[in-house]
Amino acid sequence: MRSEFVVPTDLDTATRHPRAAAPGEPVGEHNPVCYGCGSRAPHGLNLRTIAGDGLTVWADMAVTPWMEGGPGVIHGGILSTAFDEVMGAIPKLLGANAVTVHLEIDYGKPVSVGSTVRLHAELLGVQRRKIFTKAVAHLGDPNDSLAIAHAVFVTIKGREHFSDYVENSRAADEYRPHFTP
Ligand SMILES: CCCCCCCCCCCCCC(=O)SCCNC(=O)CCNC(=O)[C@H](O)C(C)(C)COP(=O)(O)OP(=O)(O)OC[C@H]1O[C@@H](n2cnc3c(N)ncnc32)[C@H](O)[C@@H]1OP(=O)(O)O
Repeated sequence: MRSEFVVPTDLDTATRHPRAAAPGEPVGEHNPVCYGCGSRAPHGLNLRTIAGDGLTVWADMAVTPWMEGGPGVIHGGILSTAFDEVMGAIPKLLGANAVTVHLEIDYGKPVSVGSTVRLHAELLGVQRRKIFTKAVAHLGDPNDSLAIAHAVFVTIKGREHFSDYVENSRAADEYRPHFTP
C-alpha cells in the first residue's frame, strides 16, 4: 500500500536563506559526529549532501557490503536513515535547525549492494514550525524510483533542544562552550 502524505494547503511562504549553500555546494553537516552526515562518524553513512536549485538537495550513496539486509540488497533501515539525512538538509536551506517528527518510506524495488543510489529531496511546504519534504531514491533516472520518502521536520532552538543531552555527545568538549550560559 502506498501512503498518502498530506501537505496542508494553507502554507507559509518559504524562501532560501541568503546564507544557505549555493547550488552545487555541500550544505554542511548537522553535527561532525552525526550518524548520517558527520565526517567524524566512523560507523556512519558520511553522506555529503549537495544543494540543488531552488529548495532541493541531493546526495549519492555507494551501497557497500556492510549495508546489506536481504541477500545482496540494502537494509531498509539504512535507506531510511539516508532519506532522513538528505531530507533533513532541506531545513538548512531555509536557515533553520529542525528535527524529524515524522518519516515514511515506500520501498518500490530492491537496491543492490554495489550500486550507487542518488537521493534527491525537495521542499513541499512550510507551515508554522513544520517543514514538509519529499525524497526519491534512484539510479540516475528520477522517474524510475527505487523508493520514495516523505518527512515532516519541526524547527527547534538548537541549544534549548539539546541542552540536556549534549554531555552524551562524542563532541561534548566542542559543544560545551556553546551551551554554557
Ligand atoms: C547548537 C546545536 C545545533 C544542532 C543543529 C540541529 C541538528 C539537527 C539534527 C538532525 C539530525 C537528522 C534528523 C534526526 O535524526 S532528528 C532525531 C529524531 N527526532 C527527534 O528526536 C524529535 C523528537 N521530538 C521532539 O523533540 C518534539 O516533538 C519537538 C521538539 C520536535 C516538537 O515538540 P514541541 O513541543 O516543541 O512542539 P509541538 O509538539 O507543539 O509540535 C510543533 C508542531 O509540529 C507538529 N507535529 C509534532 N509532531 C508531529 C508529527 N509526528 N507529525 C506531524 N506533525 C507533528 C505539531 O502538530 C505542531 O504543529 P502546529 O499545529 O503547531 O503547526
